[in-house]
Amino acid sequence: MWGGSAVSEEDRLDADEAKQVLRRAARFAKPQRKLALATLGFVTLATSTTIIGPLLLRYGIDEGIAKGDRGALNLAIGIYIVVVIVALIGSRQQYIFVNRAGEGFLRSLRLRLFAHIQRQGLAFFDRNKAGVLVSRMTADMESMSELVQWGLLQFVSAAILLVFALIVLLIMSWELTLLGLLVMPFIIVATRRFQRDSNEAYLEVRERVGENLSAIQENITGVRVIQASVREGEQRRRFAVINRQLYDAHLHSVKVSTWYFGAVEFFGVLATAIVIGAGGWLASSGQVSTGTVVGVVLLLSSLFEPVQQLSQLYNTLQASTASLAKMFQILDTTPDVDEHHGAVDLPESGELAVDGVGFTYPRTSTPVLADVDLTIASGERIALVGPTGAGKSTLAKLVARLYDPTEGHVRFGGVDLRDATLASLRNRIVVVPQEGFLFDGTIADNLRIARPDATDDDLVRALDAIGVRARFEEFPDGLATEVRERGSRLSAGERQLVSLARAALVDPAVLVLDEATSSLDPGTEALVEQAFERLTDGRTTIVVAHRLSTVQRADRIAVVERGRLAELGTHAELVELDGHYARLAAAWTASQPV
Ligand SMILES: Nc1ncnc2c1ncn2[C@@H]1O[C@H](COP(=O)(O)OP(=O)(O)OP(=O)(O)O)[C@@H](O)[C@H]1O
Repeated sequence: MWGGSAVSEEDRLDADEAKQVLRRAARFAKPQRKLALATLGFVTLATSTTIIGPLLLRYGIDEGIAKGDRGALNLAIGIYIVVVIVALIGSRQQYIFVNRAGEGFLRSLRLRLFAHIQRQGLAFFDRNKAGVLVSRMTADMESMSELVQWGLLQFVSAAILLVFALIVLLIMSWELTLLGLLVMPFIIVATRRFQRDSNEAYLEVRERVGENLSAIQENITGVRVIQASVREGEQRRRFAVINRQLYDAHLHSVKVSTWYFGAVEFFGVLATAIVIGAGGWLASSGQVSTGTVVGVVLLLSSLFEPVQQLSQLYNTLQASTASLAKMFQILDTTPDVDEHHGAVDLPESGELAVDGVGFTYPRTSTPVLADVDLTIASGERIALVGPTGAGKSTLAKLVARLYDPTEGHVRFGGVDLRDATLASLRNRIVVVPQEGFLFDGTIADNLRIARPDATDDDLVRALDAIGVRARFEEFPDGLATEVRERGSRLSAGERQLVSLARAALVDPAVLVLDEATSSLDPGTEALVEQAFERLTDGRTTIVVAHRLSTVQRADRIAVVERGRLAELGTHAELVELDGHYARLAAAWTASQPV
């Protein structure tokens, strides 16, 4: 049955592009060369029965049966048995070897892609959505997996069969061969049509499957809204429609294949009938032997089968080269935030200077920051405040070099962050995000994300440093407690404490914090505040502040308004100024619980 690979018009590569991609893939697969050669050897062995069988049959009939020579018959049978055994071994080994080679290739490709994606800066993730990247690593890999698991093998064995069967046929009887090949043009025309129709049919199936998947996902995640607004009936009706479309698409694809396979079978039988008819006539007049007619009939089917297989492979190959091209495209992206040759380590401490900084997000045209100048002394605490969307978080990201500014410079201790080694950069400047991401594993594993070589003592020291050790030791397994999926075992406050403890473990000179907006219970809130206080004590701190208490504790406050630094000074100075900050502080004070 048809394997079911397809490629859309926009993804399809032209011949030159496909050649380039395949050449690059061959270079990439160099380590698998020996395994590939061994596979070729086994494929040849495996196909040998198909070619040698009819020859032995001819010998057995003509020399053994027709002449009553038992010795010749036994010889033919004996050799046939040996050939079958050898082919059997070849057939088993070819699968093992092709999978070792192919899956080995995919494994190294996956590793390279994974490592490459991890090295990318945030701008890369703005350009490439997570879903697309995941599908590169899964669906595109899968389409190649199909090729390396059976596609290549079939391709090689079909090619070998086609060439050798044709040679042997012509040697046995060129007249009968040409007669048998009369149906070939029809098979080729049918095959080309099948290639086109099956590609379209499979694309349709894939699209409908995607539609069904997203409908199911949407209905499960949005089930509360659906139930609350009593939309179950309507949703069911909508689902019935797309489900019916999926059914139709599947049926259409089945019709396309049955039509084609039926046609090929018909032409095969027609060719056999022609050869038997003409062969019988030639044999009766003594121009060919009976054995030759039988041999030709048998070998002819080995000629049609490869054409059929190659037609299916054509789509698989096109889908795979399209997938490969997309993966190479990712491998060719140079990380935006990279370490250049001759990068230097950042000093242990120093002033943090934002100098004439402007920034525009990738794939957008409006700058979100312009002409920002801000110098932060070593150990100073700065609070960034301003309306939502003003650019505070963006500024914080630039200070930590999660992005490079499109204008101006950010320097630490006089060194432009672009000239710093990435290791020293990530040690000196640490970002504590609003919602720290927790990975599946224990609390200790999650702390070690910040410093994989940290000992148990280091972990305890870091927790002590911010005064939260007792909180984590209360857990049933202490630091060995599993956080479960995305930290669902921990409360929002505890997750924040993990983020702060990670930062404490690195012990950086500069902290960049995006203060969480979610409110916590008073006990945890106090603990988080205390941890925050201890962590930021003596360190240069830039905090995107959402609470008046945090702002009041800052040495200076920077007000960001529409991408510009509108005001800068102490709380008292800015209240005195009676500008944006004064209004903001008044609003905050008014909303505080009494
Ligand atoms: N990854 C991104 N790609 C494109 N635009 C972005 C991206 N992140 C933020 N922006 C845009 O940049 C502007 C500034 O966003 P930023 O998050 O810096 O604001 P903010 O002041 O921190 O706001 P908030 O207080 O709501 O977090 C906004 O208009 C936002 O839509």
